[in-house]
Amino acid sequence: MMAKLFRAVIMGPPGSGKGTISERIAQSFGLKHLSSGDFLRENIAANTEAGVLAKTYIERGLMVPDHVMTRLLLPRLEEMTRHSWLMDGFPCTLAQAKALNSTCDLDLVISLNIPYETLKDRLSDRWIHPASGRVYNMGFNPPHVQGRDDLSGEPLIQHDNDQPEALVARLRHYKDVAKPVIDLYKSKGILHMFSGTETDRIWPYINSLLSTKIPSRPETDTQHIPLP
Ligand SMILES: Nc1ncnc2c1ncn2[C@H]1C[C@H](O)[C@@H](COP(=O)(O)OP(=O)(O)OP(=O)(O)O)O1
Ligand SMILES: Nc1nc2c(ncn2[C@@H]2O[C@H](COP(=O)(O)OP(=O)(O)O)[C@@H](O)[C@H]2O)c(=O)[nH]1
Repeated sequence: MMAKLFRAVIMGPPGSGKGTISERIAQSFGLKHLSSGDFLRENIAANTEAGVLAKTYIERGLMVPDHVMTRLLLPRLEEMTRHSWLMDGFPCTLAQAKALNSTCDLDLVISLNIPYETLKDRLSDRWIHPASGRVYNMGFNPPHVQGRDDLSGEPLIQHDNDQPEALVARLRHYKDVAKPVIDLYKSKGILHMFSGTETDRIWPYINSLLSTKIPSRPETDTQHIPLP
């Protein structure tokens, strides 16, 4: 008999560690890590209709409109009938959350609550490999070769909107749009909030929560595990 699929969402302000923690969850529990930013980059690279449209917003540092996001992501999630997944970066508005709700029942929502000073420090030191979305931090997880992506060797870049001047507005925006989404998931009883300044200290709590819900992957089987 097929094991029940597990579907989770991770939320948090820019720099809260969604991408970093999602990778750890994917590695430890075999969930597929889905990222709205990666979906958008793939669509932009493939010149799809939604990708072309999304690019006009992203280039201006704007959020992509809800109807574009849902048109892009929901069909992909509906296709994932054999994989457990963790979604990072979607939903980020109430309209997106309601649309997701009509497509699937989430098992769990992780919300990261990280102080502003910490976000500011992390993001001003965040380096990104634009083609893949891989993320580095010069103190926390530096690349093997300074300024170069570990896998491709291509140059890393910094985003202007990761700098402190842009961050205040981004955080304010996050708080405004995320609050009703958090309230919705709280009312459904699936929200789990984690607070702190270091990913390595938050991770054991997330790990133990997930261990009560999904079996860990065996140590030896880290490559191509057939997902439940
Ligand atoms: N759910 C969404 N709704 C609307 N726009 C989105 C959504 N997810 C991503 N975007 C847009 C806005 C982002 O500037 C762009 C790239 O997303 P992403 O790779 O998550 O980077 P980011 O740097 O803005 O997020 P973060 O700092 O939280 O990691 O795509
Ligand atoms: N110093 C430090 N940096 C961290 C920590 N956790 C994540 N980072 C870095 O902070 C930045 C933001 O993390 P990321 O996972 O991209 O967050 P996201 O924007 O929520 O997806 C990246 O450069 C990470 O490498 C931490 O505990 N300490």
